Amino acid sequence: MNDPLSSPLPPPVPPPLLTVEGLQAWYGRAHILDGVALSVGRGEVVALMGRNGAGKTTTLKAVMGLAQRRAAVLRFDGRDLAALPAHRIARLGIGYVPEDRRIFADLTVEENLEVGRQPPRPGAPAWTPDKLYELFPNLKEMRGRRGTRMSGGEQQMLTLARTLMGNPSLLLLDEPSEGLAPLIVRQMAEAVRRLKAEGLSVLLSEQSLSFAAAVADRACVIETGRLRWTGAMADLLADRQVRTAYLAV
Ligand SMILES: Nc1ncnc2c1ncn2[C@@H]1O[C@H](COP(=O)(O)OP(=O)(O)OP(=O)(O)O)[C@@H](O)[C@H]1O
Repeated sequence: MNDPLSSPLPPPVPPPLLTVEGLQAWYGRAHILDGVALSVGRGEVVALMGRNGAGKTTTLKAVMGLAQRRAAVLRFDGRDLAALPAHRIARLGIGYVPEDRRIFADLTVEENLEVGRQPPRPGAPAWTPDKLYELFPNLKEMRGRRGTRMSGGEQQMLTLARTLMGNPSLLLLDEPSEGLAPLIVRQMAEAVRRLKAEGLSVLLSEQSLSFAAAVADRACVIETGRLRWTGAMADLLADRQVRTAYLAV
């Protein structure tokens, strides 16, 4: 006879690492985001997509505490981010890689990495320069080179590598493929896939559907600061209507 009490319970669904609901953001009096909602699960890569000016960068900045914002829910790893300044949010384990490459141009690759070094964090992959050089072989070849003598793509990789030296558990990556040569774009996509394989969670803003398709599990599509669509990356690729309406393809 079947005993209902002995039948196995389904495994509990872990809460997402990052949950954002009802996000509003402003620059001065300009109201930019109106009700953006998204989540990033542990080990998941989520692409925040939309055309120029849709509000992708502002969403990442708002999560990071770098834009004036208010949200119904803004939780990371069980912590409420609403009242925290950016440096406290970074310490909790969110790494932010802005669009404009922010390396220290007068320092070498190696020195730039040391600047980003933080103690290992439980539940997040621990990075060393050697491990990062495996991820970005180009950087290894130029470890003694100063930032002034690096291409835009190399600087982008160094910015990402330096952020990883802080051992984040969630990475906010702003338009990682923008302005990069096709070969570097492929290397960047491979790096994001490796980060996922290491267990890192990633929220990236992206205009390129092919880059997002190569790396992301799910996508959120925004337009004029509002969430228009969310779902599996494969479903976005199959949905021509959404792509035509909100993306530049
Ligand atoms: N510092 C600022 N002050 C005022 N308005 C701003 C500021 N930065 C961005 N905006 C405006 O906010 C809106 C959203 O910009 P945001 O940079 O978030 O878009 P995006 O989707 O990241 O676009 P892009 O792909 O061009 O970077 C745009 O209308 C932009 O003009």
